Amino acid sequence: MELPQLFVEKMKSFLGEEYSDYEACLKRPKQNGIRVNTSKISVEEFQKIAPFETEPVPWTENGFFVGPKEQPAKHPFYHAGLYYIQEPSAMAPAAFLPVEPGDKVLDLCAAPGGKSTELGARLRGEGILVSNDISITRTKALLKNLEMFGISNSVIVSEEPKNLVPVFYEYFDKVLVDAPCSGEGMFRKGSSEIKNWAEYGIEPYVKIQREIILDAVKMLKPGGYLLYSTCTFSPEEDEQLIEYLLEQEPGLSLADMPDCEGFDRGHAEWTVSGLQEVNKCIRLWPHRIKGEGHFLALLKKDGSPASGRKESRPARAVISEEAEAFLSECRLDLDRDRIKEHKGRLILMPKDLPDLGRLRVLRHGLLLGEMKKKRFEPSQVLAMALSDSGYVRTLDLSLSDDRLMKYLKCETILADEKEDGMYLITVCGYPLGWGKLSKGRMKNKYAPSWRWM
Ligand SMILES: C[S@@+](CC[C@H](N)C(=O)[O-])C[C@H]1O[C@@H](n2cnc3c(N)ncnc32)[C@H](O)[C@@H]1O
Repeated sequence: MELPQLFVEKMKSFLGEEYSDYEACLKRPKQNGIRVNTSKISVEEFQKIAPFETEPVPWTENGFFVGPKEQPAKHPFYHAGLYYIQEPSAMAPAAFLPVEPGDKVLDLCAAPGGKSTELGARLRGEGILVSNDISITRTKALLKNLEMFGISNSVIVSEEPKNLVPVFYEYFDKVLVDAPCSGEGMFRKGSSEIKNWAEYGIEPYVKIQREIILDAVKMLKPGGYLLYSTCTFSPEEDEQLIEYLLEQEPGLSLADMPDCEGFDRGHAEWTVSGLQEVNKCIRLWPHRIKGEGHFLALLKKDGSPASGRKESRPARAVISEEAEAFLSECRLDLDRDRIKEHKGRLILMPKDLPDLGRLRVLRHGLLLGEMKKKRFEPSQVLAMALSDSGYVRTLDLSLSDDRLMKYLKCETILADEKEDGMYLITVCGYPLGWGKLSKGRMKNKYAPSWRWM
């Protein structure tokens, strides 16, 4: 792996004697990690059933390092949404944005969802998570990850940030901008990141970052918090970007973030004006911690929030008898006034959502299911959003039950439960999807696109 000469010179000037440690660390294998979905399972419970050795990530309570030989994506608990596979330093941004249940949260550059899944889990089903990404292809992966995590109050959008501003002006309590960047923290991953850097450098990213962050500030409530992060080391995209932002937006100030062994702070000497305040930012370097590296800045907007705005309520959906009969069997708090019907699909909209107008929306909330030939078919995502006791009939499969793999491979399974009808299929008590039992044969309703390969 040959690093661009210009990059090497810059890093030597920043790191001085530490440069050799940095260079040496790039030759070591990358560190894998998982982050527990605390909206489904507590960290203590997960540790009791964890299928592999785990070691805590020091900067987040629910993050764990896993060994290089483990394959966390190849376990039924991954399919039950119990954890997300994430590079450990990428766990820091969502951990340091102080999200609380009930908040309105925006993740502006969200795909494929590493941070959105954590922000959503911390909302505990209360409030709203709007996850946006400009790339429609990447947004599809974001959708799947949020669905697998069982996040019921998320709205998924694919837009340029400037198009979101009129709809969400000063709407959000918390905003995350995990910005597109030159990716210097990804160099251990391989040559395409290095090639990209050599071809484009950092300038195009600085321009995009400036535009994105100014739009993000417009959507932040007075009194709200914004976390800006990158996975790059160049001061132009990190400290100097924050310096630019504070010049443009005097109503913002940097807020404190907790310290942790191995963390570096933002460097005032790398700003244009010698801005001391940037020492509240955090720098994670791959040779000082077990991770690829990140930059984080937490900012607070002055003032106190104005009183609430008007919620756009959908016209009350006409719910068919079949759908009503099914929903009455779910142990879910369903506000009928928030159920919207669109082409036979029933969607539970989050509370206090404004009218989204002409935005390109992939999901407005929780898809409950759809009418098919006079039958109501519950959605895969509804299963993921329920708890183990969330439906009247459940078939629980243990890890050693042969039917578990068959179910995840979308095959029919046998079951000797007495009552025919729809079943919530669970693994060790954690929902995986639906099945329909008739005379001992469970017709598989697991989403074909999620099939175990
Ligand atoms: C660092 S990645 C985000 C990773 C994501 N936060 C996660 O943790 O999984 C940056 C994202 O910004 C998106 N992006 C690029 N330009 C954008 C723009 N102008 N507005 C919004 N998103 C943009 C890219 O498609 C990319 O998915």
